Amino acid sequence: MTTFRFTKGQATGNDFVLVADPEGTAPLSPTQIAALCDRHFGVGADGLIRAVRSEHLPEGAAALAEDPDATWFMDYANGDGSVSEMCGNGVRAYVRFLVDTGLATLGVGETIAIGTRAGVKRVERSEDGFRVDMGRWALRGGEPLVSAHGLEVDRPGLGIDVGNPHVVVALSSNTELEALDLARPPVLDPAPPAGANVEFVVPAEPLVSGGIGRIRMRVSERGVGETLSCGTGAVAAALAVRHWAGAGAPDRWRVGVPGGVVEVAVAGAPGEERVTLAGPAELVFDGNLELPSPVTAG
Ligand SMILES: N[C@@H](CCC[C@H](N)C(=O)O)C(=O)O
Repeated sequence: MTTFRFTKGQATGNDFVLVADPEGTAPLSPTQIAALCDRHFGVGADGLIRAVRSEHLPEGAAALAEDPDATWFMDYANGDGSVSEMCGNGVRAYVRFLVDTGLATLGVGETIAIGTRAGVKRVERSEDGFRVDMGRWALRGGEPLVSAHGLEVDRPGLGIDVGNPHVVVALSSNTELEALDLARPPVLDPAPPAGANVEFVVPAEPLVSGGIGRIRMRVSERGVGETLSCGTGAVAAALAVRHWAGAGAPDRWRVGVPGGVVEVAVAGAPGEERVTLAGPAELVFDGNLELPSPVTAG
């Protein structure tokens, strides 16, 4: 048996198992990650985050080359054990974990650089949460057709890469959003080679209030299924609606998800715009769990 010390964290209801492995000596296999994230036989979570010093991971070397301040790396895996490049809610929970466990210090208004497989992300601590500089994004052409249970007619989706892949689908009403059955994952045609997270989005009424755009979304995450929130998904959804709205669309967006609200903001000169994600993140509990098989490289 192998005993794991873990912490459970959440960010707008997107929940994570967090494990400290500063020296990078305890990699987890996909099977072990899936066991830890299992909601019946394990801790239960949408994803697992291993806190490793960048110097101890091959991907960490790239992060340090990009920014020598990125001494901590977020080794992120989905609940099924598959690896993802980036997690917008997870990186906030990760910084909360580093700070609350004393692995890093970060005062309100200060910024920490975190290595991820989607590059280095700078995370600023605010009074009530964290703001992540998600960097640049890319619209993907092709508009895959999306079918989902509860959706009467297949819809075209807009592919957006925000470090990880997303497809955003516009729905016409809250009724349509609520009728979705995401217990089974949506099907994309053509299917992106590496899969995608799929966001279904509706405008709030009115769409813009006080200069801030407002949307609601539900998400089916790659490697997980429906979750209460997805930070990168909220960024992709806001960017998609901003794209569809055209010139004059707001740069600030409030994105309502089943687990709360996150804020997305675009700033910078045309052609050099960057996007940020802000929202809360909390630790919930910690404990020990014994897994039957020894740790093996995943
Ligand atoms: N929940 C995350 C995204 C996690 C990774 C995603 N499922 C993927 O496979 O890309 C977020 O908050 O961004």
